[in-house]
This record gives sequence, structure tokens and C-alpha cells, in this order.
Amino acid sequence: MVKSVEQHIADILGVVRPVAPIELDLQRVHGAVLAEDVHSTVSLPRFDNSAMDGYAVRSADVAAAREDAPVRLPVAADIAAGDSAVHTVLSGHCARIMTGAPMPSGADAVVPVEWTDGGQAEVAIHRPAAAGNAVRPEGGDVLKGDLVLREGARIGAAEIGVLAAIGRRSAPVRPKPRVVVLATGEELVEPGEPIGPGQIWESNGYMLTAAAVDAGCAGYRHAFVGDEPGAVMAALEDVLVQADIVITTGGVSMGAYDVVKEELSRLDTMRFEKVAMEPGKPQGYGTVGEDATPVITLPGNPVSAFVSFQILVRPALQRMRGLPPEPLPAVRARLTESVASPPGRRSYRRVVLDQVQGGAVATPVARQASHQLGALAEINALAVVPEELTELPAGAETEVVLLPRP
Ligand SMILES: Nc1nc2c(c(=O)[nH]1)N[C@H]1C(S)=C(S)[C@@H](COP(=O)(O)OP(=O)(O)OC[C@H]3O[C@@H](n4cnc5c(N)ncnc54)[C@H](O)[C@@H]3O)O[C@H]1N2
Ligand code: MOO
Repeated sequence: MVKSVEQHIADILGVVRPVAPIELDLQRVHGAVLAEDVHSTVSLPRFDNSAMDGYAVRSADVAAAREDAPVRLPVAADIAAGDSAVHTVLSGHCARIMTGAPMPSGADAVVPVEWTDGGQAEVAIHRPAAAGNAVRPEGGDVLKGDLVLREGARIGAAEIGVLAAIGRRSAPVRPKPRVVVLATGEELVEPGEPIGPGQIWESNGYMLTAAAVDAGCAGYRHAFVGDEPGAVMAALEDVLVQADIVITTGGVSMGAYDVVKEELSRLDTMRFEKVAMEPGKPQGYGTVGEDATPVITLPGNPVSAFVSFQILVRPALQRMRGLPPEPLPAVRARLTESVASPPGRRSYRRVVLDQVQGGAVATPVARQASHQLGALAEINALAVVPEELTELPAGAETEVVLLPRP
């Protein structure tokens, strides 16, 4: 039975759940997703303060100040940012004040230093300042009790700035899901190591770990395993405690040594199926272990693994983060060349998407086979050929999925 892409996405979503919320330190929340609304327990600014370097005055005292007829006031105090003393400006006096310094009581305006002679004992003020001039009032930004961040917010630089500004040392978040990637195959050799006949350098593990990071997760690449019996189960048992989800590659098709499928299909919590897509036909998913850790088994062909991850696995990772499990964004674009597709399967063809006058155009790369990793880094999108078609001619408009960039 061949299964639809939508059904397989739904089935994978069915075995994952959002990671449990924890309170995480400010220095570790980047990339996490907020698990609760955050209300401010303080007003911002916390106190009336000066917006400029200048002189805190009573506005009535400087109302008559003119360019050619300055008002002269004695400078009764010098107030720097961080000054915690209680200052008062009496009528007919002023205080020198710096940006961010608390307003002294009595004063209701700040005259910027540029409107004065900059005097230290006495200052000549050449322009009037209205009440409130260059004063940042308490609560003028955030009021105590205000909702400042919503549950479900992705925590980036701006959110971290807000949390710190309201004095929070930590936040209730869903941390980045821990994605462990396990490549399998007897032919694999670590990149950088000498290689022998029939061997290949392991690339899927590195690629998918990076793809998991691009999807907002913490990616960990486990050492790859060979095809010896028991190796996959042993590696899985090894990683279950530290994984929120495990992604394997290889060993899921029809071969005599397709050990992932062979070993894991003994568990009644795992399913191995054919999905109506190309690349990415042989797929498996389910859970393993006491905690029902999700395990997704992707095919070994590098492009199949990559496309399967982006189309099938990414929505599940978004759900685990605590976000809506949305697919990658897509646009409509015109194909510059024809693309083929096997009957009954939805094909994802590698294309370069460009914006030109007249709209978006998608140019397929020449090498479209599942092992042809070479062109993967040239592309920025995948053009979709629907199940019911075996070809889309040049000039046809189709859905084009935008690939994520870090
Ligand atoms: N008789 C059939 N043969 C195959 C079928 C089929 O339906 N009937 N399906 C083909 C399709 S489609 C795919 S996709 C692959 C999937 O195969 P496996 O998931 O079992 O993967 P392997 O056989 O282990 O490897 C396939 C290919 O990819 C290379 N590979 C594997 N792992 C890595 C890695 N970590 N880094 C780089 N390259 C990797 C491996 O050397 C093979 O060349 O099956 C088809 N066959
Ligand atoms: O489905 Mo395989 O993934 O076409 O190469």
C-alpha cells in the first residue's frame, strides 16, 4: 500500500509531542519557545529620567529664555545615571543631569546642553523648554502587569532584550528539542579518513544534524553504525536517554542488509511503508523505548534523506518546539524547463528559484537522481510535480517549496 505524503506527515506528527517546558537561564533561552505568557512585574522606565544630557529645570523658570536674552540659573546639583540620592530642584535653580539619570523632584523639564553655555556653577539657558521636554516618564514604555511576550514566541535577540530589561533572570520555555541523527551502512567511512574500494564518506549524518539545527533544534550526530545484527538497536538504546527524537538514515528499502527496517520492524511500535513521493519513497516511523521516543527512519540516498527531512520531518520538529507544525513556505513559479515524475508519486525537483520581471521562475538543475548530491548546494527550492502528472512542461506554473537557510 502506497501512502500519501499528507498521511505520512500526519502519522509522524502523531508520534511527537511538544517537549516539556522548563525554566531556563537567560543565557540559554536563545532559540527556545516561550511556554507561558510573560507579564512585566515592573514599569519601564522604572522612574522618570532624562532623555538627554542637559539641565533639569522647572519649565516656568525658563519660559522667558531667548537666544539673545538667556535665563541664568545656579546649578544646585549634578546628577549622573545611577545616582541614587534624592535631589530636589527649588524654584530659580537647576541641576545638571545626564541621559538616563533620575529626574530630581520639583523639575519638570530638561534643557539639552546644546541650548545652554554648558556652565557648571551657573548656566545660561538660551531657549525655553516646555513641561515634559526630554523627560522619559515612569511607565512610558511598559506598565507593571503588561503582557510583554506571548506563549509560543520564538526567543531571539529582541525577546532576550525584553526579558532582561524587565529584570527576568530566566524564562519558562520549551527548550530546543534534542535531535539525534544516526546514519547506518557498512560502506560508510568518516570524512577525512582514508577510503577503500566500495566505501563512501558519511554525509547524511552531518547534513541532517545541520538541517535539525536549521529547524531550530539541538542536533547531535551519533557515530554511524554498520550492518552487523543488533548494531542499530544497540545504538538506539544508547541514545534514547539523551534524545527527544532520533532520525536514522539508510537500511529501509528492499536490500538483503537493510538492517534498520529488519531490526525495527520487529517492534510493533514501528511502521515501514512506501510513501507516494520521489525522492523519499521508503520510510519508517514510530516510537522506541519506555518513554516512547519518536524514531523516524529516512532512506539512505542523500537527496532522499534531505528532501524527506524537509518535507516530512520538519513539521514534526516544529510541533516538538511548541510551534504550529507548518510546512516550509511555498510560492507559485514558472518552470524554465520540463521536469518528469513517476506515475502516482509526488516529485520534488531541485530548482533554483529567481524573481524576474513578470514573476518567479524555477530552473531545474540537470542532475535530479537521489544519489546526486552535487547539485544540492546550488539550489534554493523544490518544485512540486503533483501525483497525477508524469511531466510538467517548460512554462508550466507549479508550487515551489522554499528551502530554509541558516
Ligand atoms: N529493489 C529495490 N531497491 C531499492 C528501492 C526499491 O524500492 N526496491 N528503493 C530505492 C530507493 S527509492 C531508495 S531512496 C533507496 C533507499 O535505500 P536505503 O534506505 O535502504 O538506504 P541504503 O541502501 O542504506 O543506501 C542507499 C544509498 O545511499 C547511500 N548512503 C546511505 N547512507 C549514507 C550516508 N550516511 N551518507 C552518504 N550516503 C549514504 C548508500 O551508499 C547507497 O548508495 O533504495 C533504493 N533501492
Ligand atoms: O525514493 Mo528514493 O528516495 O527515490 O531515491
